[in-house]
Amino acid sequence: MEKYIKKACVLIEALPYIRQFYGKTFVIKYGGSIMTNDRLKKHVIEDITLLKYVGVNPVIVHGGGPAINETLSRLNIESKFINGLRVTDKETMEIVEMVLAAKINKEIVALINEMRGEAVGICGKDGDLIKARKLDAVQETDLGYVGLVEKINPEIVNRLIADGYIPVIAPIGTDGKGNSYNINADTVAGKLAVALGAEKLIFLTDVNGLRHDPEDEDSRVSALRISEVKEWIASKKIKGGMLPKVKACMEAVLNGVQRTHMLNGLISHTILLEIFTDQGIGTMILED
Ligand SMILES: Nc1ncnc2c1ncn2[C@@H]1O[C@H](COP(=O)(O)OP(=O)(O)O)[C@@H](O)[C@H]1O
Ligand SMILES: CC(=O)N[C@@H](CCC(=O)OP(=O)(O)O)C(=O)O
Repeated sequence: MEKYIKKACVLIEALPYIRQFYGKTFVIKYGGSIMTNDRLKKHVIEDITLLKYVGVNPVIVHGGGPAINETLSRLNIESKFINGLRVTDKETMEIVEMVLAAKINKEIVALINEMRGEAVGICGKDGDLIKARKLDAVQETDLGYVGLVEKINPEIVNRLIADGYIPVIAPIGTDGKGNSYNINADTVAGKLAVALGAEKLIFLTDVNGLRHDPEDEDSRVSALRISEVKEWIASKKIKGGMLPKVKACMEAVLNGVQRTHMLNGLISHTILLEIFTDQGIGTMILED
């Protein structure tokens, strides 16, 4: 009997959160680093589908860096990153687009639809969602077809939400002149969260949050203010793939997104634990 009461208590614990977030939009960045096995993928998709069925509007922006690396390596093309951004020549761009927009995007859509979540997969070219231009050189290196987001036109996403779909977005932009641009998925998630007026921006990644020492699991902080994030970047405590995430979080909180979370997507049901229980996990970036 006790076992059943405990289960009921867990559901009741979620009630204030369900009430608070009903009708709100959450942008969830699904990182390539946690697309490692079918069980984990299923748990992420279950959480997102459940969010939708309790009245939240989840919007997924996905990455897929490791899958792109794998395909490039099969073709004997080396993967090179500067400040967490992939150097993307014309040939690499074609592969990036193929892997992100055709393969990973449709895999996620299919998984959600298997759970009756009703997803539609698009990339930034669809509905003119992401207008981009070539990013300037970084550390004196030309990154090729890496895009800078000029404008997000969220109309298509708003329409999909209004029609009851979960939008699943691949981070490819266009300059409207026939060129595609590879944009870091974290950056797209941050900008989209602002454009949609999202309540939350959630990063699912492969670490338990921001750490004083990237190698030390026990050095996670539960919250960090913007001024501290800047200090951490300057002192190189935040590096590589974490850089675009914290930058996206800072931009989001400064532009109306209520909360930003970095969660360990390698923990099953991490989204539900963060959103619907009293124990906060991961790291939040807060205004000063
Ligand atoms: N201060 C930090 N705290 C935690 N992780 C960090 C930090 N600085 C750099 N990282 C690195 O950032 C990585 C996450 O970024 P990334 O590999 O791009 O993941 P994703 O594919 O989820 O976007 C972590 O695995 C970790 O190695
Ligand atoms: C410009 C740039 O670096 N684009 C990324 C896009 C995918 C991505 O962001 O994937 P993760 O979130 O899994 O890292 C790339 O080519 O890897």
